[in-house]
Amino acid sequence: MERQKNKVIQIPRGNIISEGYGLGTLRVLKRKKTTEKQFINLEDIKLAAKTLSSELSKIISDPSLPKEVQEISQVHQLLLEDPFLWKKLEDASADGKIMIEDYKYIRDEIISLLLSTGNPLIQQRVDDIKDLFRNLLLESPEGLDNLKSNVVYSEEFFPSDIIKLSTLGVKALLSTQGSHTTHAAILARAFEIPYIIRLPDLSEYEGKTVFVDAVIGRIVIDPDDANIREFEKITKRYTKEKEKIEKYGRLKFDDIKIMANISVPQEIEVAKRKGADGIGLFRTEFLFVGRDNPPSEEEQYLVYKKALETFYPEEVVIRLLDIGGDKKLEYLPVDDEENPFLGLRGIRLLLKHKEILKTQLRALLRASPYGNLSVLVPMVTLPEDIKGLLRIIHETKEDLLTEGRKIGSFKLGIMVEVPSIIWLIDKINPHIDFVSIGTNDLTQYIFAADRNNPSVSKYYQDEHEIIFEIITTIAEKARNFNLPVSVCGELAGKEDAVEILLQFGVKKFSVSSFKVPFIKRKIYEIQTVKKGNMKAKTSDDPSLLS
Ligand SMILES: C=C(OP(=O)(O)O)C(=O)O
Repeated sequence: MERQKNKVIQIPRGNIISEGYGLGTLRVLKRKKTTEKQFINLEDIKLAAKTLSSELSKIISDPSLPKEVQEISQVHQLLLEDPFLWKKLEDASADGKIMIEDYKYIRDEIISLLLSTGNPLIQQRVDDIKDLFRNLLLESPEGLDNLKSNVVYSEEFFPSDIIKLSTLGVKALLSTQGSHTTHAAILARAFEIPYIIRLPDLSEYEGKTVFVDAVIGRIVIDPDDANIREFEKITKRYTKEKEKIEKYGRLKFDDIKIMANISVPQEIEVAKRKGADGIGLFRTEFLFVGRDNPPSEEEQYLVYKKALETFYPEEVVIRLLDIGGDKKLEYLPVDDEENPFLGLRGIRLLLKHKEILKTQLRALLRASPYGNLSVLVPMVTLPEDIKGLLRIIHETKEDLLTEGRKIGSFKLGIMVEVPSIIWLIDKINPHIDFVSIGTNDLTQYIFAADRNNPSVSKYYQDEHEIIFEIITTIAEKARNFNLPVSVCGELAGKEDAVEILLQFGVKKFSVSSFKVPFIKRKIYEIQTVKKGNMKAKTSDDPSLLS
């Protein structure tokens, strides 16, 4: 029987954390509310820790789970076994009971202590610590059966929630809080559960049917029957298409590389799984944000080494810290600027804060023997920027060699994002080995339109013909100097743009990890058409993809 035509409820769009579609009943994640109690028994906390620890051990030793899940569970187990935590809890207890207030105080104290340890895995993981304390308070989600195969809303998701929800076949996740770089976000992507954040409180819609479109970031509450049939069709088409497309990640082309843009260490594995031919842009600023002090040389070294080893012999392009503009660091204050995007950004800032630059260079040079390293310099505007950097690289090398450290070889390249470079490339050429065109910033500087300001978005046109013209000019100049060129802005992830860029001689593209198979499919199709083999153009050609 046809349901009545409903009035579809419109909700403002949110931010996509993990792509996909989901249709189901909206359920709100409920948590046990022990915080309303005044005390908690130390014995109960110990029991919760024991149960949690054995759950984590099972996860860590389960080879069928994504690697990211095991890594994050290991962090949780380390935190759980920390004697400091248990001493604090023992000290705070009287007659085996701890006041909730004291318990929260200890949590906050540990959070600030961990933030000052200098260990990036811990510093960036305040959500893990909150998660752990929540679990020890027995505030873990309840009524999980109710969530099975449904769409789940929570004000905020924690990593352990995602691990639990992944076993329930949930259709999608919706939340008000969250960000792209939390462990919860990484896990949602690893489990491929569609996830949208920055939505209003959806509790009032509990029990209603909801369609989640985490491809454009919208949700539709209470769709009518015709809508549902349409959504089911879209979802089926998407799933079928995705299954076929994933196989394209395995393709390797003789002369074209589809590399990945990554921001956090956990994305190294995701990029590898999606078939990236190396890392084309490692945005290292995400190692520096959301903490009280910069990551140490050792921490950075371990992350860079992991990226290089994972992709060896493929190239890994690591961009020097690109802070300034819209990305700020509390511990690196910059005087108030009227136009931060035209101010102290990227290499301009690094040359003023040599201690930060030197630490990053030391970490990179020490990691260089472990793979095929390329170092990318952001916001280069004048040849002097590169000359200044080269002096510091030279000093850093000397220091490391004097200390008896091993250094491998590496390439040095610049981001083409400030327009002056279009005309200065011949002057910079003697000092560099490659260029990477960052179309996101290049577009904002060419059109004088802030990439984050919706009121000028009509001027921000990264597919405008003049952007292609500039790329052609750069590609031609670079070819004359034998400088390899890649494109690493959002434009590189647009299939039609890639087709045009290939004609201009661009052979290297760096795109979000999930786009790697899509772009490889596009190139495969272009190449098969070129060869005149129209039959092989079909996307499920098994001969090429086996
Ligand atoms: C890739 C780019 O850099 P980001 O988006 O990190 O500023 C770009 O500007 O195109």
